[in-house]
Amino acid sequence: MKQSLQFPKTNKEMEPSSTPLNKAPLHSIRSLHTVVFNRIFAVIYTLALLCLLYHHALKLLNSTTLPSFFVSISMFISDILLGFMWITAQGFRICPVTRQEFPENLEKIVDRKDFPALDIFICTADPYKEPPINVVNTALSVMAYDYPTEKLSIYVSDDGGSELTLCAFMEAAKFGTHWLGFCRENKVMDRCPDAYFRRQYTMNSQTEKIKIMYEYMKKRVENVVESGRIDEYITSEEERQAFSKWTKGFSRQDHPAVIQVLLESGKDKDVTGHSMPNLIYVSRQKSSTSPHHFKAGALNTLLRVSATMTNGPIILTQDCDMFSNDPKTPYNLLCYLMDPSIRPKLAYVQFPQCFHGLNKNDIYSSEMKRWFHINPKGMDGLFGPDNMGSGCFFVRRALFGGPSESSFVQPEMARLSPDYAVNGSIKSEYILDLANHVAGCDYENRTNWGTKMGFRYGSLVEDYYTGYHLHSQGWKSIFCHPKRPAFLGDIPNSLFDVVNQGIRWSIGLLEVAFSKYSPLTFGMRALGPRMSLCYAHYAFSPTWSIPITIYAFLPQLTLLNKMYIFPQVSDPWFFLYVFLFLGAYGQDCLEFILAQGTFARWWNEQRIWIIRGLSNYFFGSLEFIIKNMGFATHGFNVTSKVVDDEQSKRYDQGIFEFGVHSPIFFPLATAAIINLVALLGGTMQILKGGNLDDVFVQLFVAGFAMLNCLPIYEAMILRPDKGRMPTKTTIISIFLAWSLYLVASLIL
Ligand SMILES: O=c1ccn([C@@H]2O[C@H](COP(=O)(O)OP(=O)(O)O[C@H]3O[C@H](CO)[C@@H](O)[C@H](O)[C@H]3O)[C@@H](O)[C@H]2O)c(=O)[nH]1
Ligand SMILES: [Mn+2]
Repeated sequence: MKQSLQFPKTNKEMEPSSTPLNKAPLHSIRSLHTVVFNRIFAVIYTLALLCLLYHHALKLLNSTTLPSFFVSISMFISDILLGFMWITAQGFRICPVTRQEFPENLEKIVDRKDFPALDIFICTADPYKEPPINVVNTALSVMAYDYPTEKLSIYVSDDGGSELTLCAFMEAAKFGTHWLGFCRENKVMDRCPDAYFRRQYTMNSQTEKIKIMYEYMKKRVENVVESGRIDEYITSEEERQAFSKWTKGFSRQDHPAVIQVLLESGKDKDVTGHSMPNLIYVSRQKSSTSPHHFKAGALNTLLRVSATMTNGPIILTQDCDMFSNDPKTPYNLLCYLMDPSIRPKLAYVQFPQCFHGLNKNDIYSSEMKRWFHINPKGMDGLFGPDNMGSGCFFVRRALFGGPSESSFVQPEMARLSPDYAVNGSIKSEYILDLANHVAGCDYENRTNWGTKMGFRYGSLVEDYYTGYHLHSQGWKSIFCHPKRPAFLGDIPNSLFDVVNQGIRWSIGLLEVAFSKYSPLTFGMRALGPRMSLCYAHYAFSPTWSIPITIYAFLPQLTLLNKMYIFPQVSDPWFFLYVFLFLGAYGQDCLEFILAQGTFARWWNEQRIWIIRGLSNYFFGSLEFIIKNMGFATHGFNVTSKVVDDEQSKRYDQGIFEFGVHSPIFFPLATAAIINLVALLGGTMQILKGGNLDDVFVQLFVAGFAMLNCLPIYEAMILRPDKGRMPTKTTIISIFLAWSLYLVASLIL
C-alpha cells in the first residue's frame, strides 16, 4: 500500500478561510540589527582591500632584488588569500536572521496522535574511543523524548561491529523500561541519565531507586568493556542467539551484518505500562574489499534498514556523544514542518551543536561559536544553514532527489521509497531478512546511493557536503536555536585531539573545494553568489594556512635580517594596514560578543584560528595533496571521547594540553620560538639606535604573535606536568627555528 499523505494536514489547510496559524503562530523570524552596518562596512572594507592590492602592485614593480621580490610576492599572496577569505565571509553577513518557535501553539494546530513518525539514527564507531556507556546515555535521552512512543524508533549504527556495544544496549533496553517511566512521571528535563545525576535533583526514595539502577547498569556496561567478555552477561537464549554472528572470523573490517531488535514498540512496555519506542541495533556488513564510506555509509545503511522497518518521514541524525538536553525538541521541529508555506521545500532543520564541560574561557574555542552559532544565522537568511552532522532533522523525502515531483529519484527497490507505508512486526522474519539484505556491503554497487540518493560520498565532511548538495537541488533548511540547547555534546580536551579533528575537517573541505562541485564554479551556478560564498568560505578555509604561515615567519625572519617590509609609521600607507587589521579584528570581536560571547573567549578564538593555520589547516592541506598524489591516508579518524582524569583537571584549569610528541606541533612551536627571538632582536635594533618608524609593524606582528604564544612558552619551559610540550618536540623545534634563521640569513 502506498501512503498518500506524509504529514497530517493542519487545520489551516483544511479550512483556508479560518487561519489559526495567524492567531496561534508556530514561529517567527526577524532580521538581525547588524545588517545595515555590515553592508556599509563591507563596501568600505572592499575599497580598502583594493587600495592594498594597488599598494602591493607598486611594491612588486619597484622591487629591485630577488629577495625583495620574493618577500613582496609572498606578502602579496598572503594578503590576496586573506582578502579572499574575508570576501567569502560576507556571505554570512549580508542578511542574517534569527528565529523563534512557539511550541506551545503546536497542539492547537495538530493533534499529537497525528505527529509524523520519527526515526532517530545514532552512529558509533569504536567502543574504545567512544565508551558504550556514553552511547547508551545518548540513546536513552532520545528514547525518552516527549513524543508518541509508537512513532519513535531509535536505530544505533555500530561501525565498530562490537559485541560489547550490543551487550551495552541490551542492558540499556532493560534499564530504559524504568528510566522512561521515571522521566514521564516526574517530568524530568534532563533525560540523559548521566546528565540528570550530575545535576541537582531532589533526593527521595524514587530517585534513589532509579539512581541505584543506573549505577548498576553503568557498572555492568563498563565491566563488559573492561573485561572484553560478554558471557557472564547473557541471561537468555534469545540473547545468546543475538551474539551468534560473532564467530571466529569476525573482525571489525570483515563481518556479516548484525541487526537486532532490542525493543519493539507496541509489544515492549515500560514499568508503568506505557509502550516503549523501537530500539534497533545495526552493524552493517563490512568487507575489507568494499569501500564503506565511513559515517555517510553508515547513515545510508540506516536509511535503508529503517525504511524496511518503520520508514518514518522524519529522521534525526545524531553523533553518539550528543545527548538530548530537552525532551520537547521535536516540538520545535514540528513548528516548521507543520507550516504549509515552509514544508514543501524543507529538507532539514538544523539545531546548533552545543557542548557541555567547556572551561571558563574555552581555551580551544571548542564552542565553535562562529561555525555553529553565528554563521548559520547568516545562511538562514538565504537558503538555510549548512548541515552540521549531529542534531539535524531531515525530511526523508529530501534524500531522494530534488523537491519537485519530476526530480524524485526512485530507489532501486520500491520498498525503500520514502512514501512506502510499512506494516507488520519489525521482528518478522521477512523484514529482518530484507533489513540484512540492504545492510550488505555490496548492496550499493551500481546504485545511486551516495551520489544521487542519501548522504553524499566523496568528502570526509559528509554533513557539509550533503547539505550543500541538497541546497543545490533547490531544497531549503532552517536553523532552529532554542534558548535551552536541544543537544549537548562532548569536546575533545587535548590540543592533539583538537588538531586531529581539524585535520580531518580540512581534508574533507578541500575535497569539496577542488572538486567539480566547487562552490566557486558549480555552487555559483546552482546557488547564486551569496549562498555559494558561504559554502566557499568553509571549503577554502584550509587555505588560511598559507597567509598564517607566511605571517608567522616572514616578517620575523626579515626583521632579524634588518629588512623592513611594511610601510613606515610616518607613511600614509601605514594607516591602510591599521584600518585593515583593526577593521577585521574589530568586526570579528563585535560579532562574537553580540552573540553572547566574552572578550576572553574571543581572544582564545582568534588564537585558535592562528593555531589552526599552523596545524589543522597546514597538515590538512598537506594530507590532501598527498592523497591526491595517490598515496593512502588516514580516512575518518574518530575523535576520542575518553576522559583522562588528570587531563580533564588541567583542561578545567584552562591549561593547554600537548602531552604527546608529534610533528603536528612543529610549525606551532617553531613559530613561537622565531617570534620571541624576532621580538627580542627587533627591540635590540631599536636600543642600538635603529629607527622605530621602520621596525614598528614587524615588531608589532612579532609581539602580537608572542602574546598569542604565551601558553606555548609555558608548556615548553615552565610546566612540569604530563601535558607539557614534550622535550623532544621542543628541541626539534628549536633546531628547526635555528635552521630557518640560517637559511633566511643566507637568502635575504
Ligand atoms: O566510520 C565511521 C566514522 C565515524 N562515525 C561516527 O561519526 C560520528 C562523528 O565522529 P566524531 O569522531 O565524533 O567526529 P567529529 O569531528 O566530532 O564530528 C563532526 O564532524 C563530522 C564530519 O567530519 C560529522 O560527521 C559529525 O556529525 C560532526 O559532529 C561519531 O558518532 C562516529 O561514531 C561512524 O559512524 N563511522
Ligand atoms: Mn564528535
